[in-house]
Amino acid sequence: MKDVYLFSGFLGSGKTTLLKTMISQMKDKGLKPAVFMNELGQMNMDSDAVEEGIPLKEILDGCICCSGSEKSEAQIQTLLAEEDFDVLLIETTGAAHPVEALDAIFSPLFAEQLNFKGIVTVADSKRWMDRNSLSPQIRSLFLEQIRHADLLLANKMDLLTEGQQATVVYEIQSLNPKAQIIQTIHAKIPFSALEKLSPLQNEEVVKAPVSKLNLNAKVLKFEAPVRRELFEEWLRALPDTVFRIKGYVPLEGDKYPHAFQFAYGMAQWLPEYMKMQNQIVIIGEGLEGVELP
Ligand SMILES: Nc1nc2c(ncn2[C@@H]2O[C@H](COP(=O)(O)OP(=O)(O)OP(=O)(O)O)[C@@H](O)[C@H]2O)c(=O)[nH]1
Repeated sequence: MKDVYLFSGFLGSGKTTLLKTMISQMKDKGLKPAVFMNELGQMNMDSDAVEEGIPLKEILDGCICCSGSEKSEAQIQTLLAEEDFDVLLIETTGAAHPVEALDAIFSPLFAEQLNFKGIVTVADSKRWMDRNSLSPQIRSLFLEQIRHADLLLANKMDLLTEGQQATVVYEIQSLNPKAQIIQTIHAKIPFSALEKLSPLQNEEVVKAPVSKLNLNAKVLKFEAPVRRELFEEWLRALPDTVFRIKGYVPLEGDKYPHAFQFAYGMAQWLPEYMKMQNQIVIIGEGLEGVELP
């Protein structure tokens, strides 16, 4: 039997960061991980986070959950048939309800092969503090991801004062008293915290209705390099219903586009990459009017 962990959490909360830490610790212990991830938007820069040699399957522009579960079953089946691994790490899109994503794992096809260990939710502590500014549907998803976790990471603690940290941990724990909660920076936890998980068997999963989400993903292509200040000005002016931006931005004066991330109002510039498409994916609500500068 292969252990399976499901990583959940809102857009930009730190799931891929957790994935990278877990992969490296597992390798140190001599375990072979495989990864299954999905993304909203037609490009997946997160797959770059998974080192070469690690079996990886992904579903782009879809959801492991609900309608996507047949496709997910097929991908997991291929992994099981073709790859040699001990542990399967599943990273769901930040727009997914974690319990819906369990459908594929609990398929009778895998009953003898997969040992589901639990849902690990990475909660963005800063966003938690501002949760009341989210639209009701998005807030409900954000809370559901926390409510259904078997292990909770109160992440991005570096962005909070000590007083805020204590409040956030108390409030998150009150929403889900059964899960262990760990305060983290860059989702750093020991792999043993995952290994300890053993969700109650046959526990009935009660899911609150998450009404239809209006989350969209939009790909914006750059025709020409932009001035960094102009791009950052554009970022500051975006509506706060833009939750996430990922992609490659060509900057004036630089030869190759820079990998770029934006989550919860914070931008992160990464090194230049050769041969990357000059485009970004932006994820949020009401993106109709959003165009590049
Ligand atoms: N300051 C701070 N930034 C963090 C922390 N953890 C992650 N980040 C940054 O937050 C951004 C999003 O992190 P990811 O790990 O890509 O988040 P994700 O949940 O995989 O994002 P999606 O796949 O888009 O849902 C990146 O720029 C990270 O470097 C943290 O503890 N503190």
